[in-house]
Amino acid sequence: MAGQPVQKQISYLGPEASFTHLAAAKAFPDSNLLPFATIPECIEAVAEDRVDYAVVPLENALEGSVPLTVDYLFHEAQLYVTAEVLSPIGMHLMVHPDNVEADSYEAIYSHPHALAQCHKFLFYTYKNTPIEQFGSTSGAAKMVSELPERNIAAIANEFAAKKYGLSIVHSEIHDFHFNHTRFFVLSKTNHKLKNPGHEGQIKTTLMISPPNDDRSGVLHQVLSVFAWRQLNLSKIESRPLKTGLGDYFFIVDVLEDETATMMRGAFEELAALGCKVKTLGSYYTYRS
Ligand SMILES: O=C(O)C(=O)Cc1ccccc1
Repeated sequence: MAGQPVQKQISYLGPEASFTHLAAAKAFPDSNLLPFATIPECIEAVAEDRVDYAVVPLENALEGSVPLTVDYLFHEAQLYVTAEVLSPIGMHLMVHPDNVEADSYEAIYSHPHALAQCHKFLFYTYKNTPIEQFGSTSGAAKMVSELPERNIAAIANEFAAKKYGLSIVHSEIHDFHFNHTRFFVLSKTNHKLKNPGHEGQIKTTLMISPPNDDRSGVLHQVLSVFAWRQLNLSKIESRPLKTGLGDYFFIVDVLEDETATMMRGAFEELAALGCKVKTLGSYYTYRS
């Protein structure tokens, strides 16, 4: 219809009421949010132009990176980060209302990161209960709501409990108080999402493969490229290149715009060192 703004389509790791759904709603309050069952499916949806943006979990403060997201972005996809969303994460154990009186469960289901964030709680409170991995926290909650006869439990957020009609039997069960997750908003084009509410600090994510001549001190040289230009790093992490044991690439977050003069100099020096650099672009942070 003439004059009507076209609604953006956003893929996210679903089903509804996942932590990723909450992050996607923060970045895109007025868009059409479409749930996908797995991280690769979310990413492929944007890579194949079926949606405008994909929102996927990247890293958790307690558990570290979500390897599927990092590896997919390095090995499989040519996408850009247009924003990151930082969200506080609260985990709750929930069951079907028919089973609130039960004091043991057939099994407890959740996303591997959620299970790991509640490791101590599960160890001390449900030592003999099988712990089962599921594709997402809300997917586990949905399954628990559909199978009351199985007396199973899920770990998910309070919106999932509400959405799927479950009763929370233990709240705030994550092992450490400061539990935040970082989500990436991905696009096929390199640009910055400038919706209202972002923070001022710009960040650039780079994936750096060092030269494979195995010379000593190469990581030191890579870091000095940033150090002497006073380019502040907020993260460095290694992931296997998958070409052989001991072969790694480095994910580096730099607190600068990739178009800044110092960054252009850094790219040139990294190339001169024989490094391959894949930039995921520069972006702002949103908090939910
Ligand atoms: O499973 C979910 O709800 C997700 O969105 C992935 C996730 C899992 C655990 C913490 C943060 C995000």
